[in-house]
Amino acid sequence: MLSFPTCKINLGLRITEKRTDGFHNLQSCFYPVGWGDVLDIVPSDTFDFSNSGLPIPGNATDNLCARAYELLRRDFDVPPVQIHLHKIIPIGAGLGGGSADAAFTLKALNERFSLGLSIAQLEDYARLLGSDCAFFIQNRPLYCTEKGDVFSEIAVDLTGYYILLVYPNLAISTAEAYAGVKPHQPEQALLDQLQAPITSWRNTIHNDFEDSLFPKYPILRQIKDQLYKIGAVYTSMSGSGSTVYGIFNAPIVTPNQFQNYNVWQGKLM
Ligand SMILES: C[C@@](CO)(OP(=O)(O)O)[C@H](O)COP(=O)(O)OP(=O)(O)OC[C@H]1O[C@@H](n2ccc(N)nc2=O)[C@H](O)[C@@H]1O
Ligand SMILES: Nc1ncnc2c1ncn2[C@@H]1O[C@H](COP(=O)(O)OP(=O)(O)O)[C@@H](O)[C@H]1O
Repeated sequence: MLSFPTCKINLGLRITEKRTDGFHNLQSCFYPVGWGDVLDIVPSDTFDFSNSGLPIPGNATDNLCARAYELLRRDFDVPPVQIHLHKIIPIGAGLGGGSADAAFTLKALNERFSLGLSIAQLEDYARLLGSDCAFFIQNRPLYCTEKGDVFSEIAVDLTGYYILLVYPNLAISTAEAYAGVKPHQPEQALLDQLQAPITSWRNTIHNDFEDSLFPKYPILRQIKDQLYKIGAVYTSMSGSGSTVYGIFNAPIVTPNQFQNYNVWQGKLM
């Protein structure tokens, strides 16, 4: 059974407080983007995980696809499967690619073996695999709070805009990014700021990780400045980085400066 796990960007990201469990509460809007991996799951005599495309750090049993399978196998009579993942979404990129693979594995197993799990139940399993994993169960624009795994509706529709994602071949681990943030309560809730027209976002919508990561990795600000220079309506780093995205009114020619980077352009839905 083939499926195509796609990634997300963060429209604004506020880290509001450190929790007693060591994680952080946040406010963000997660928005799906079409840059995606290819995931194939077929029944087999024994369990096997293989991958191609971009190399994935860690061994096969640690892969989030294998962990998602193992999680369901503990509670359900799921037969052995062969999982093949062709990795395209850059890693350590702030795009949630690994979480998407895990969530799409849960959804594929639920469908292929008729497990009868509801969306809420799939989200509960996904939460056990990573903070941003549950988002990919519904995989539609959602306002996220707490660890990034509690959702509410938001009227943000970027349908028809174009997006250019620039991954500067720099992997930033999520733990490294969180280690540099100073949590604080925003003066205005991100939810309200996102209701204003996208043309106002440049002055209002902020990713808190930029404050510590831009001084550490100056290339990130250079990409952001360049995206505004070539006409982006709004640009930001996504999540814990290092991908920087620009949102445009129309398709653009990718600038030469980005030719050695991993870039993707597409239409937002
Ligand atoms: C930053 C965000 C924002 O969208 O995404 P990415 O940019 O990495 O995709 C998420 O919060 C990342 O979620 P995810 O990548 O699933 O993180 P997890 O595996 O759960 O946690 C990795 C580490 O990040 C820190 N962490 C994560 C989430 C959170 N709300 N508070 C934290 O402090 C913890 O140190 C944790 O050990
Ligand atoms: N299927 C997978 N794809 C990507 N990373 C994976 C996967 N399974 C496990 N990982 C681990 O998760 C880490 C970060 O995942 P990724 O989702 O790419 O980062 P980010 O949260 O920055 O988007 C990787 O360094 C890797 O060790």
